[in-house]
Amino acid sequence: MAAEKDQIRNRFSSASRIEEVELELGDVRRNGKSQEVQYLRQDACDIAWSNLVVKGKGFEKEIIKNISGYVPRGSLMAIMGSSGAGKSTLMNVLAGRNLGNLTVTGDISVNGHLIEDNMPEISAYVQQDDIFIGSMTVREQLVFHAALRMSHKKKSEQIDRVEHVIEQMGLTKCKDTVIGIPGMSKTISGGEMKRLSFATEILTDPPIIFCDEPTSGLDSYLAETVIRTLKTLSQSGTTILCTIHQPSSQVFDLFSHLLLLAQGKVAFLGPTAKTPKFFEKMGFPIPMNFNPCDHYINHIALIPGREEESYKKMDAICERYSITKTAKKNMKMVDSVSGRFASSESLPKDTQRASMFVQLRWLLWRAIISHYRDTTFAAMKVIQNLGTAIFIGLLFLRIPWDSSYDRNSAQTVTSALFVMVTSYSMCYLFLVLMAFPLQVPVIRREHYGGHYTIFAAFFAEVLAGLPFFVVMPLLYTIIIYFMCGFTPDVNAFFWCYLINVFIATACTGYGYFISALARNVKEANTIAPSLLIPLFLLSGFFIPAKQVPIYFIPFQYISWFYYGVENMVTNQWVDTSICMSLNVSDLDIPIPEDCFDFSGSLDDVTFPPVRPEYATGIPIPGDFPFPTGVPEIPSAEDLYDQLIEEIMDSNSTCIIRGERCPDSRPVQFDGNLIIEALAYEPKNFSRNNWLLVVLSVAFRVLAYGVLAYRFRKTNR
Ligand SMILES: Nc1ncnc2c1ncn2[C@@H]1O[C@H](COP(=O)(O)OP(=O)(O)OP(=O)(O)O)[C@@H](O)[C@H]1O
Repeated sequence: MAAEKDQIRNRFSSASRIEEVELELGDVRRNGKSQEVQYLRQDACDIAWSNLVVKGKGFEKEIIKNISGYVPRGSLMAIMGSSGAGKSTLMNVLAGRNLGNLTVTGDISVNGHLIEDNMPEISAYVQQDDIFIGSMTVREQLVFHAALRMSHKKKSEQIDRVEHVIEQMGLTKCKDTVIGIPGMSKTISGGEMKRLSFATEILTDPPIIFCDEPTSGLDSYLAETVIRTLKTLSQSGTTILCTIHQPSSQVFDLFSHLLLLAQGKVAFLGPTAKTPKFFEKMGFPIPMNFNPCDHYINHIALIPGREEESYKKMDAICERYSITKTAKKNMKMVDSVSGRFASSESLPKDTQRASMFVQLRWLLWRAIISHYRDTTFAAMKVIQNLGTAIFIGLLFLRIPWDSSYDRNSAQTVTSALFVMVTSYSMCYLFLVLMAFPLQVPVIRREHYGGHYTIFAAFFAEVLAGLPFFVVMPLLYTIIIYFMCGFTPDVNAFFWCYLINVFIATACTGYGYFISALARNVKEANTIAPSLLIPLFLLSGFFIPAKQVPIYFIPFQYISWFYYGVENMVTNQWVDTSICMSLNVSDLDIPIPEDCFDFSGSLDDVTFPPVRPEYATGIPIPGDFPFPTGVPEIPSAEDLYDQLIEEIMDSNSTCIIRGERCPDSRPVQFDGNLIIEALAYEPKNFSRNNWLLVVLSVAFRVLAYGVLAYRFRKTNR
C-alpha cells in the first residue's frame, strides 16, 4: 500500500491532492473488487460542481435542481436515469457545450479551479451523433485533427499518435476507407463511426472526456469494447463521464462510479460498488439474476399515470441518499475543492489552437477533398450542369454562329438568355444548399471544440469551391452559346462566360447565406424558394426595372438575376441587327417602283422606327410564365403599315436606308430595340458586372456573419 502511494506521489505533481487519491484508492479497495491500482497521469483532473441549477431559457421549471457532486480523477462514471431525468443537460453543462438554450447557475471546478467557459479547452466531448466530413478516410480525419490540435508537436509525432490511436480503437481494418455520408453514400459501420469519434477525441489524450451515450446504436460486443477502451483510459488517470442508457451487466461492471439522476436530483453518486447496498438499505434489494441498472432505473422512473407516487418515491430515495456517508464524503470533497482557485489558466489544455495559417492550410485540404473526392457527387454536379445546358440548347436550338435573326429567332434567343441565367442560378444555388449545410454541424462542433475559427473554416470552404465556379460555367456557356446561336462575336462569347462566372459566384454566395441561416439541408431547401423567388421575379424580365414598386426596390438591388439578365441581353443585342423578310409582292397597294431598291443609300425615307407601342413585350402579369417577357418584335405586316404610311406621307422616292441583311433579306433593325423594350440600359453593363462581384463578396461576408453570430462563444 505504502509503495503504491509512493508511486502515485512520484507521478502526481500536486502533493496537496494526495488525500483525494488515497480516498479513491480506498474506495477501490473497500469494494473488495480488485487489487488494481490507479496510476494517475500528471495532468489528471477531478471535477466538482456545487449548487448547480439549470433551467431552459424562458422556462421556470428547473431541469437540474440544485445539485452538487464530485468525480475523482481517473473515474469512469456512468450518468444514468430515466428518460427526461436531465442526464444530457447535466453532461452538457459540465462539458460547457450546447448551452445556447439553458440558464445555468452554480459553480464547476476542475482540480479546485473555478471553470468559466473553458471546459472545452481542457476536455474532449464525444457526442451522441457521429458527424464527419464524409468524403475523408478514417486516417485523413485523424491526420486533420492531429494537424490542427497538435500543431505544437512535430509532424512525425502527430503521425505516430494517429497510428497509435487507430490501433488502440481497432480501426486498422478501415483506416483507408472513406467515412461516407449516412443516407447519401456507403459508410463505414456504426461501430467504426463511434470508435472514430472516440479516436478523434482522444488523439490529444485529454485529461477529461465527456461521452454522451457512447454505446447507442452499438451491439453488445461493440458496446463492451468501447467501454473497455474507456476503462483502460481511466485507469491511466483520465476522468471520464458517460451518460448511458441501461447498459448490460458486464458493461455496467466496468464503471467505477455511478450518478443516478431522478428528475434533476441526485438519487445516488458514488462508487458503483456501493449502489447495491444503498438500494438494499432503502428496502429495494436487487433481485437475483436481474440487471442492476434496470433495477435502479425502475425505482427512480417517472411512471405515467402514477406521477405523484413516482415523485414521492424519488424524493424519498434522494433524501435518503443525501444522508448517506457516501453523500457526505462527496459534499466534503465538493466543499474542500470547489472554487479553491479563482483562475483556471494553469489547467492543462487539451488543445493548442493552431496558427491561422495552419488552420487555413488544413481546412483547405479538407475542403478540396470534400468538394472533389466524392466522385458520385462531383459527377452529379457535372451532369446537372451539362444536362441543363444541353436541355436549354435543344429547347432553343438555332444554327450556331448565325447572325440572321428574324422575328421569331430574336424572341427565342432572348428567352434562351433569360432561361440560361435562371436555370444556371438554380443549379448552383441548390448545389451549395445540398452540400454546405452538411458541413455546418461539423464546423460548429469543431469550432466549439476550439480547433479553429469560423473564419478559417468558411474562407477555406469558399476558396475550395471557386475552381468549380470557374470551370463549369465555361462548359455551360460553350454548350448554350453555340446551340442557341447567340451573337457570333468572340468578345460577346467571353463576356457571356464571364457574366456566367459572376452569376455563379453571386448565387453560390446567396446559397452560403441561406445555408448559414438553416440548421440542416432540409431547412435550407425549405427556406430557399421563399428567399429566391422575389429576386427571380425582379430580374426585369417580368416587370421592367423602372416599374418595380418602391417597396421592392431593395430586393432588386440584391437580385443577381436582374444584373445578370440585363447584361446578357445587352451583351447579345447591343449594336446588332435583326433582319426581317419583307415580301413586296404581297402588298396590294401601289408602291413606287424604286421603293424597295435596297441597294441604294438615299435618306429621303428612313426605315420606320419601331415605336414603343410596337414593342409590346412589356409583360402582362396574367401571362406568366416568362416567355411573355420577351418583347414582341413587330411583324413584317406592322412594318409595312408603318412604311407605307411614311411613303404616302412623304410622297417621296422610297429607298430604305441601311444595309442589306447578310442573307439578302431586305430589312434589318437595331437589336438595341429589344434592350429598350425590356427597359434595360446598355450603359449599366460594367456597373452590373461590378455589382455582381460585390454581391458575391457581400453574400459570403453575410454568410460568415450569420455563422459567426450563431456559433458565438456564449451560444456554445
Ligand atoms: N433548453 C431546454 N429548455 C427547456 N426544457 C428543456 C431544455 N433542454 C431540455 N429540457 C427538458 O429537460 C428535461 C431533461 O432533458 P434531458 O435531455 O437532459 O434528459 P435526458 O435524461 O438526457 O433524457 P433522454 O434519456 O430521454 O435523452 C426534459 O424534460 C427536456 O424536455
